[in-house]
Amino acid sequence: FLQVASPVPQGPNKWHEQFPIAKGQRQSPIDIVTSNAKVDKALSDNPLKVSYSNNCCQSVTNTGASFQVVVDGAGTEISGGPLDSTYKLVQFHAHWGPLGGDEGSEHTVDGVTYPAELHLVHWNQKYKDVGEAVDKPDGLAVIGVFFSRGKEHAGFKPISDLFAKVPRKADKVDISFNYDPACLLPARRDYWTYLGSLTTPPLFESVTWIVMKDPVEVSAEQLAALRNLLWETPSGEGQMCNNYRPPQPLQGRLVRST
Ligand SMILES: NS(=O)(=O)c1ccc(C(=O)O)c(S(=O)(=O)NCCc2ccccc2)c1
Ligand SMILES: [Zn+2]
Repeated sequence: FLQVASPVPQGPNKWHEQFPIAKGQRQSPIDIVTSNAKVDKALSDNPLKVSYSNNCCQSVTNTGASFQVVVDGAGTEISGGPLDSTYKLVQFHAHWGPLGGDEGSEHTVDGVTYPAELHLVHWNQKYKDVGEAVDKPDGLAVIGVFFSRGKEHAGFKPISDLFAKVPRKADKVDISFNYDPACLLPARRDYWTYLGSLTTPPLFESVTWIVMKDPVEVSAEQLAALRNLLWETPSGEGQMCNNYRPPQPLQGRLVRST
């Protein structure tokens, strides 16, 4: 009858004990100080190209830290902008705050938080697979999209409706319908870009971040649906929330802007 509780994951301020890179020189997320961002004409001269297919999404999983839509790489490529090669989408997930709150995003803009932030994770095709790419300085490119609270996002609904089907860690449901993740991007494709890291352990400094300037609106109900996902808390199973890392020191990095 002796219950051995699975170790509840340590919060962000303890990660450096097991992952010293947490105090590294190119950690993410950051606060984007818009007046310090430098417009780089080169980014618009070679526009970011997003060519996703609409049947690339395979399943939704509860990873115990977020939801994760797993994508087969067929045809889901990005290139251009800050990227020197083609990167393929491997998964997308999100980070969010407390019910009804305005914090939850990982990046902030002049100190302003959004209730959630979507991450579309891509790996550099110069490597043989995501496992090889994940810890290389140019291994990953993550597109960040801020979610604001407003009208329902029709494109996000097929995904947010699935969260109730994957309440527990490792729960997984197949995506049987065609789905094009590009519908989650804002219409205006302007972004900030900088060199950073994964925002969860192992915190590898391998990410070229592309943070879209415009948020996309999702409804309060769709934000609430994120809490159908459950996770381990110190007092047992609870609603998954506040799974975001706060902004990290910029360490003199340049943030470029379109
Ligand atoms: N917030 S974030 O975009 O930085 C991010 C968060 C979590 C993960 C993850 O899958 O654990 C990822 S991941 O998809 O990049 N996976 C990293 C862990 C990994 C290690 C070894 C092989 C594959 C993936 C990214
Ligand atoms: Zn993330």
